[in-house]
Amino acid sequence: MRKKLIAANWKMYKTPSEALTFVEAFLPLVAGHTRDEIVLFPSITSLATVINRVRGTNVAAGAQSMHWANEGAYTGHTSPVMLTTLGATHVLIGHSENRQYDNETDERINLKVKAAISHGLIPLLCIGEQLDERESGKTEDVLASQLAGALAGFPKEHADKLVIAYEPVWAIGTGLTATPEIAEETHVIVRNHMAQHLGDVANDIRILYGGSVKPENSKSLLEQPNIDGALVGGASLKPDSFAAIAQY
Ligand SMILES: O=C(CO)COP(=O)(O)O
Repeated sequence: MRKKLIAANWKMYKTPSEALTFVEAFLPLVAGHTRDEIVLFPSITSLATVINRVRGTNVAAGAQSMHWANEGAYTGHTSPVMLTTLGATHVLIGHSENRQYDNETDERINLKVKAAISHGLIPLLCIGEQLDERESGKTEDVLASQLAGALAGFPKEHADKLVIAYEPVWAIGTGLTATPEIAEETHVIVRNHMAQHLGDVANDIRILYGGSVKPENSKSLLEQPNIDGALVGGASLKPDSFAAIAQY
């Protein structure tokens, strides 16, 4: 049985004090909620504040990105060691906004996913097709290629720790959500490709859906057998809205 993971990607929103205000309001709303795993992904400047406040609760915190090296001359980057030292447990890797704006390539994503695993961080590997790719019937090819690139040389014995976030780019921040049927169908495709790379353990890997998830649609999405959680952007910025999503 895969425990669902409900994650908040705050992107480039919230100062440390705004993040703290969120957490203070959010924790009582989800107190005792252990059915699902709940993880917050604040910006790097708020990460320590959030980690210190959620320590010992049913909510975890992770980083929105990281470098693969332990340390080095990489101005502006954060290493896996820095994240684990802070107490981060999860990390987003390969978000479509990083692929689009930050020159994130499959090779770099591959290094980061493997670095996360070797440092005991749970990677949420983000994949997803563009609108023109879906409309021209290329969705499966795109996802297969992103998975193959990201998972080359991935250590199979750690496959159960991997999390995939399927985020169709056309549904991110647009208000357009994949219907539960389209999302479920695509998650099955993703799981089949995971099985080709990693074998039967693919059945234990959680595949989250992301793209305009809101309180109004979270239940219908999360009821699908192969949708194992949600990665939420805009609707995760308010405590009551994100709590409602987690309590679908
Ligand atoms: O990119 C996303 C989460 O990583 C989804 O963003 P929205 O929920 O704002 O569409």
